[in-house]
Amino acid sequence: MTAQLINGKDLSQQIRKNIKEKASQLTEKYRQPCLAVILVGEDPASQVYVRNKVKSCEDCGIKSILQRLPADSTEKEVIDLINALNQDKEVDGILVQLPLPKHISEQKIIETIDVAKDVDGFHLHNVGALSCGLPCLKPCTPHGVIKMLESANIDLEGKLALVLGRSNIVGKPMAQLLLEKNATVILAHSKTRNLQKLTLQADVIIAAVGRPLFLKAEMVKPGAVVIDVGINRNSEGKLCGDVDFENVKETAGFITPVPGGVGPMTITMLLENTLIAAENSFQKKENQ
Ligand SMILES: Nc1nc2c(c(=O)[nH]1)N[C@@H](CN(C=O)c1ccc(C(=O)N[C@@H](CCC(=O)O)C(=O)O)cc1)CN2
Repeated sequence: MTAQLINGKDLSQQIRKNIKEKASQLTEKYRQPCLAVILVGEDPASQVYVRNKVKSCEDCGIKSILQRLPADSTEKEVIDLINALNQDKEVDGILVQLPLPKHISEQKIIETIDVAKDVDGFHLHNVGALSCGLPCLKPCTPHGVIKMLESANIDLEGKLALVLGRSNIVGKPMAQLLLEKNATVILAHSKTRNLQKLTLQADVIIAAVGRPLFLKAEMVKPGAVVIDVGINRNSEGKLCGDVDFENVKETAGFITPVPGGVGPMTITMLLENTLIAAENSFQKKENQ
């Protein structure tokens, strides 16, 4: 049996049609929604992602402002820039591309962003709201994964979902969103014992470990749903995920590819969050 493919690129295109429509309505009624993107340094992968974000904004009728800072910028310089964007009434969303150079505290930077403009959903306030099931800006990658599962009509209620990886930007919020869908969640990580025994029980596996081809076919229950969040380069420099796609696709029921899976959905959810932030700000002004 070969797994059914959940194509993030196609789904993104469908969702972006609605985003474009909504952006145009907001532009007509108020002004063009606007996302500010801060890129510190010259990390090659980050440059690609930021370029894609700016281009995606343009395609959907969202204004974007790209602020590039040199790699040796001080933490204070980044904070000052964020504070200026926080004050700017024409800016709805702010994101700082991660990772940052080592001498800058990511946590400090994220906490400087106005919660209402935190379109990455990384601010402590948004993290706390998510964990309490309150309205918030949801982190883009895990939110994109949920949309992909929904698009394939995968009902999560009562299912055993295993998240591989406990990062703050993917693993932990992913577990939270799966819980919200009434899945039974295992959050596995590098210290988890007998991992294969656990993965073999899982109905849904979300691989977010950052290790090329980590999830092998013998770790997957026949018919399971396998979502690959990994973005790695193999020894030939070719893009690959955390899942051994060629072999796992013969065991899994559903699978996502890399590229063309979760990656494009991350950017689509960022566009969606920018519209939500813009709408919230327009509403707030109307209610004043
Ligand atoms: N501030 C943030 N920083 C980072 C985030 C984030 O959500 N917010 N996530 C990742 C990188 N990322 C977005 O920034 C991201 C990664 C990959 C893709 C993507 O579309 N990948 C394509 C392949 C692109 C390529 O050729 O390299 C795919 O999978 O099809 C989008 C966004 C870390 N930093």
